[in-house]
Amino acid sequence: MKVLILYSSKTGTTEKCARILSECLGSESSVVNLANAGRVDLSKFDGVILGSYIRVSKAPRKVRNFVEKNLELLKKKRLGVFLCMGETPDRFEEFLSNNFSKDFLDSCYVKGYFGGEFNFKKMGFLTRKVVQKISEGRELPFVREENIEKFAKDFEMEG
Ligand SMILES: Cc1cc2nc3c(=O)[nH]c(=O)nc-3n(C[C@H](O)[C@H](O)[C@H](O)COP(=O)(O)O)c2cc1C
Repeated sequence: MKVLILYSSKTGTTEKCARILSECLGSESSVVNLANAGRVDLSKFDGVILGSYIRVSKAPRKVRNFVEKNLELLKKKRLGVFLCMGETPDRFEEFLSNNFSKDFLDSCYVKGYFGGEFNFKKMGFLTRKVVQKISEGRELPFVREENIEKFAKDFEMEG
């Protein structure tokens, strides 16, 4: 199986997770920023995994638009979706259903909660100040590498 991992990342964590996932997959995989998806021939891939970050409960518009624009083509592939988010997994399902159509989600073979990180150095000045204030005294989010490994296994499972 040839797998395309398409990601959108604002401060680098979703990209990092996409690369870890690529390493975990036994299949041949390509990791591509969604901003360059136009240059990719989707017909060359048997599987597509979409990775997005969440900000203020939303996946970026370009991610949501990509899914809706390419839905029929995507549905012909083995599909997966993962989210990088700072909150605990409680809101994972809510974020999925508020950002993606039921049609897309029902077509996903695997859905993954990968956790997240605050990369303060890559945030703009104001964003950094706000996030530092909000997160004061709280445990900082972290990437769940074990979830990435499990996602890779499940995605490649026969069935
Ligand atoms: C301004 C801002 C808003 C955020 N809003 C949310 C949110 O509503 N829910 C959540 O779970 N995580 C939220 N996060 C955490 C990000 O999803 C997390 O930092 C993620 O790892 C970012 O991925 P990226 O580095 O690929 O951009 C927010 C982060 C920032 C900087």
